Amino acid sequence: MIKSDKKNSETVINIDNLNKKFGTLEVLKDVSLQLFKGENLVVLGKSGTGKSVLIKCIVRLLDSNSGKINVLGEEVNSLKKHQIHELRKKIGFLFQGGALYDSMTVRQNLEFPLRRIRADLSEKEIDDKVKEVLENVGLPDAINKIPSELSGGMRKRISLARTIIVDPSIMLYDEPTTGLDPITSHEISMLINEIQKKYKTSSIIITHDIECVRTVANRIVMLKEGLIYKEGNLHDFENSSDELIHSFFKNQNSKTTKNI
Ligand SMILES: Nc1ncnc2c1ncn2[C@@H]1O[C@H](COP(=O)(O)OP(=O)(O)OP(=O)(O)O)[C@@H](O)[C@H]1O
Repeated sequence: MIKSDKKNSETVINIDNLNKKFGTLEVLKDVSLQLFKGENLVVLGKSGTGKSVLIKCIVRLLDSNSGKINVLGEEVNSLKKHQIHELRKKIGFLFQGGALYDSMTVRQNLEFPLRRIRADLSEKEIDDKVKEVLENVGLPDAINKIPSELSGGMRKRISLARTIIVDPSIMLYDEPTTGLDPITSHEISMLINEIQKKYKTSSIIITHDIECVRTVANRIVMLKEGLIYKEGNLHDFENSSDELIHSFFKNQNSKTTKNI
């Protein structure tokens, strides 16, 4: 895991006073936060506190009501549709339901985004890239399989391979280990760190899985009712006497705090 050094780091995402409402429901209230180049930032918080809405606003899958979101130097809220499309090419999402195409082989699933985004590549370069990412997620032999022949953990790895194949500089992970057993969850967390190192990604990881937090977090932000409640490193959170934070971290062996 790479240590983040905030003072000397440049930001790749800069959010200023972000507000997001649905009708009268205020989901995000004046949220300001930064993602520094090369770091893994974990976003924690109880269910329904606005974590997914936050990352959807970052990529303009949702429009915010007010505030500024700067991603890789671009003011997201003032971009035109085609500019957002260009920006999204630099951002990899691993969303909860990030399903693979069932009727396609792993190779075809991986080639699909690459052909769409990198029309300049030759067939040989595409083939090399598919093999490289499969190697990097530890599944070189899965190339000709179809998703139904793979386990949940393997499918997650292939989803991750499909995301990194286009070399994103920012990764957004929404609950990457949900639904996986503890061993597979740990493997996915380790993979997040390997991707951070190999692809030099800067990542936001939303998770309820405290083991995942312990493995990947360079820095943690906790949201509560749409506000930033606490920001710090793993040590700050593990040693906090705050009741809410303590309730997330108290049970060393519990895999998930989803229902607290
Ligand atoms: N498109 C939408 N339309 C209306 N309300 C929405 C929409 N998306 C999210 N919400 C509401 O915004 C609030 C925050 O949702 P969000 O998905 O960000 O929570 P979360 O913190 O990611 O929760 P979880 O940990 O359970 O995934 C919830 O009350 C949710 O119902």
